Amino acid sequence: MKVVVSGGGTGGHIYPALALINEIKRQNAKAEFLYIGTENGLEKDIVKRAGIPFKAIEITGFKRKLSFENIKTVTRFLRGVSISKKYLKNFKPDVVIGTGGYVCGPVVYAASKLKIPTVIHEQNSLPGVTNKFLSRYVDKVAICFEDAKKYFPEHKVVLTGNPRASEVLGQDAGKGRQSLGLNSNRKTVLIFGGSRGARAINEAVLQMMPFLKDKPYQVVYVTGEVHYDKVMAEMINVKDHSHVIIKPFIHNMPEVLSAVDLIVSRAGATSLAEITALGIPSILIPSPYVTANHQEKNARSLSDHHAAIMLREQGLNGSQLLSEIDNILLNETKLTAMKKASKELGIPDAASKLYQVMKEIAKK
Ligand SMILES: CC(=O)N[C@H]1[C@@H](OP(=O)(O)OP(=O)(O)OC[C@H]2O[C@@H](n3ccc(=O)[nH]c3=O)[C@H](O)[C@@H]2O)O[C@H](CO)[C@@H](O)[C@@H]1O
Repeated sequence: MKVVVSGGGTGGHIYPALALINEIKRQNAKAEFLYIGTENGLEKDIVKRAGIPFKAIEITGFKRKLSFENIKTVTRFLRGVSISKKYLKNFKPDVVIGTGGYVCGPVVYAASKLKIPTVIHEQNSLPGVTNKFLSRYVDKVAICFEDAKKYFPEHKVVLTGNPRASEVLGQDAGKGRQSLGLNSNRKTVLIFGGSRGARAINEAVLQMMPFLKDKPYQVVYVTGEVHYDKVMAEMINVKDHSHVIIKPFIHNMPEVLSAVDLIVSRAGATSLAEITALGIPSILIPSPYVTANHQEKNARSLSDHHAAIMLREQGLNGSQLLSEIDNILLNETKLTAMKKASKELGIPDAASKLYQVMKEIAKK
């Protein structure tokens, strides 16, 4: 089977695509892949690291207001469609899948015009603009939350879950600990702000830094690539931060997730799929800067079931965050209950479900 995958911008769209590729490779050693992304999204680096053939197109998203930028966007879209058609005619895929982000627009649209079977994967309970647009043209729409169903043509929708949920299972926690130098006798909290980092979370962590030294647990703190230098510059003012492991980005997240007891993070849908598959308790701080506040909806799908605590970015501070971490990590009963609640929400076999959908449409 020959598969074209497109998805980009942020990790939440890229990692599900790569997890799906890994599942297809596991089931079908002869499968061939081409990933179409952009030069400026995170996908360029992440996909190349994964060793998947990569081609780029140029694309931007629509602005909400009528503007000259939108005219440029339409022109880029049409150019993107024509370049995608060229890539597709060359590679001759049996099926094309889009996993979200602007880049999928021209790629999946071009595929549908060339009568190649197409599917889109929507990670969120509230769909993005590109997937809503594409749902008119594709053969199938794979979703992760029942709530997303109502936004798409009903007969196309299949609930598969997020392939990244499958990928984080069965990983070697020991390797995860080793890669970060973690002590296996101590509980661990992992703090990160989605795939790009989050300033509000970084500020709160900086405030609590001096108090972490005396805690009976260990902390892994991921700043986000773009924030790393600034955070490290501010660390100069913190007397001793040697007890906290600070990284700009973690490239072996599945192994690391297997080794942690609590997550503090944004509420991106792919992260949530991972942590519920593993049954990890979490403190979620939804980004208020996303379309229709969809991360709050994502977070509620966990906090309503007592699998997570939701905090708002507005008013977030170090002492509040630290006391919430203590409340969970230092209370064994609470930790166990949250673990169980989190695990119940996971869809662990998502990757093979999604591959099944692709095989069915490719056959027709
Ligand atoms: C600002 C924005 O638009 N965010 C969206 C984006 O978030 P974002 O890209 O932050 O997505 P998620 O939090 O869902 O996923 C992040 C992914 O990156 C991985 N990771 C993260 C940090 C790190 O150091 N290493 C690493 O590998 C995580 O394990 C996960 O696989 O896509 C999500 C899924 O469509 C949406 O729900 C989010 O609202």
